[in-house]
Amino acid sequence: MPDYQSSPRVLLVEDSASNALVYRSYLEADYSVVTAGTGSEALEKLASQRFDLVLTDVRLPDMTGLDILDEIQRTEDPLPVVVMTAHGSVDVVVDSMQRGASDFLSKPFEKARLLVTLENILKKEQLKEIVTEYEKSFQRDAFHEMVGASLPMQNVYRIIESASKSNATVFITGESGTGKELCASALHAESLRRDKPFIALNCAAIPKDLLESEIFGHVKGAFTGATGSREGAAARASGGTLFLDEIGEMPMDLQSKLLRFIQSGTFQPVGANREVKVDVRFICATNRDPLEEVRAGRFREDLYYRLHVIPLEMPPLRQRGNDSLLIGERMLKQCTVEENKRFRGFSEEVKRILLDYSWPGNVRELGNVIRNIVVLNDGELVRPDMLPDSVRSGGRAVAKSSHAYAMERTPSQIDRQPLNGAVAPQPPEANGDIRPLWVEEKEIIERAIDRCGGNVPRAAAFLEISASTIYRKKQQWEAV
Ligand SMILES: Nc1ncnc2c1ncn2[C@@H]1O[C@H](COP(=O)(O)OP(=O)(O)OP(=O)(O)O)[C@@H](O)[C@H]1O
Repeated sequence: MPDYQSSPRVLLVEDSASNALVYRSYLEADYSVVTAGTGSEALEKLASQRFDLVLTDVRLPDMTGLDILDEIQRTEDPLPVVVMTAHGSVDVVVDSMQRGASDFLSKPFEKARLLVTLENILKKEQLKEIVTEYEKSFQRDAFHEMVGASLPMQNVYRIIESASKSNATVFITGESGTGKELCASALHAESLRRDKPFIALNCAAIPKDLLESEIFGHVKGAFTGATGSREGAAARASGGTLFLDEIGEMPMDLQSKLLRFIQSGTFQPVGANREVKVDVRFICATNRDPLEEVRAGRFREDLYYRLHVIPLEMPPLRQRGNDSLLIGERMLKQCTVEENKRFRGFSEEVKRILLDYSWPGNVRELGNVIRNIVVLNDGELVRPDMLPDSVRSGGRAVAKSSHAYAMERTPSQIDRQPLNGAVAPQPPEANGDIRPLWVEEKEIIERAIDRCGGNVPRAAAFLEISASTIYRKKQQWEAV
């Protein structure tokens, strides 16, 4: 933790002696200032003395201030760096911020501006240290299958523990890929129902006209193709927990039936004339704003208030501090074993990139990126060139492929298809050049597998989808 009981130590890197004198005079009352006139002198001092902050000019006789910044960023615990740029050099400012500078100062600047800049940065550093120390004191870097030691995740663990013993409905919100399903499963595992079934149903993965039968089951002859009766998720969850994922996708008429079920504990399988009573605990999740859905008339208000008893919000990965690294390390270890590779960790630069990236697809995206790295590379350390462009450039490039990593779903979401196989694709009908999408897709996937010598995970990595997606699609093609 920075010790600011004595004056914070600043390394001032400036080759113009007169400028150095002026800046030193600005700082001297509050800081202990050491000056360096060249880049190599600065690096020597950084190696032999302790500093709290570096203030560097861009143009130096032997290197640039950005080279010094890069050197500092490669260390395990990088110092904050403020870059002094010539007035109007926007490119340098952008470049230095992208490389990890804490702030910049456009020359000429006044004493007050310099002091405020440094004070803000050091305050932020102190806060960061306090949070890290505080997080360490929790000693909880994982909870059930969820990995994470950050403060927002401690809060999630605490709510799960308090809510798990009750039968009250938990309403989980959060962006896609934040771990809502893992959270629901942890709630079940902590509850007194843990020895009974946990049934998860993804309302978005099931065609709307089949959803009712998936939830409530059906009797023989209830609709065309219902050749036998079948239990739905509600009956299978009896005594346990029913997790309705993507509840916002449920059609309005089914929402009223669900409401009745929640109120009475009874439901009618499709085509049946008798009621079935079960004891289930409900957990539901959505990645939409539920109140907005209510306002837009897409979600019943009475159902919302029935379900919204204990709200639990899964924080986006970008708000979880060091968790992206913690989760990434865990995933790297796991994938390395699964793929029979040698990886032992991330290089310092990769660590920084993983921490800085905004992870629009959250933990799912992180998992896809790690799998991709491990499948396509080998070595002991993950280096920056092994990262997908979108992540390496901090999400500023290759939006399309970033989207692919972000949105590709893992087996737990995609495998929950209706069990009766009713969604298997139908054979194509000739129509000039236009062919059904799935036929085109089949050809692309088969070609990729072929070119990877039959190695499905490798083909999946090139296609930027998960291997399980390929296996699921193959099953569907075989059902045709
Ligand atoms: N904290 C975590 N630690 C480790 N793995 C996690 C964590 N959170 C999520 N994951 C993994 O990330 C992937 C996505 O998680 P999950 O399916 O629970 O997200 P979700 O919020 O339900 O997504 P969606 O809204 O798209 O349904 C899964 O593979 C899950 O195992």
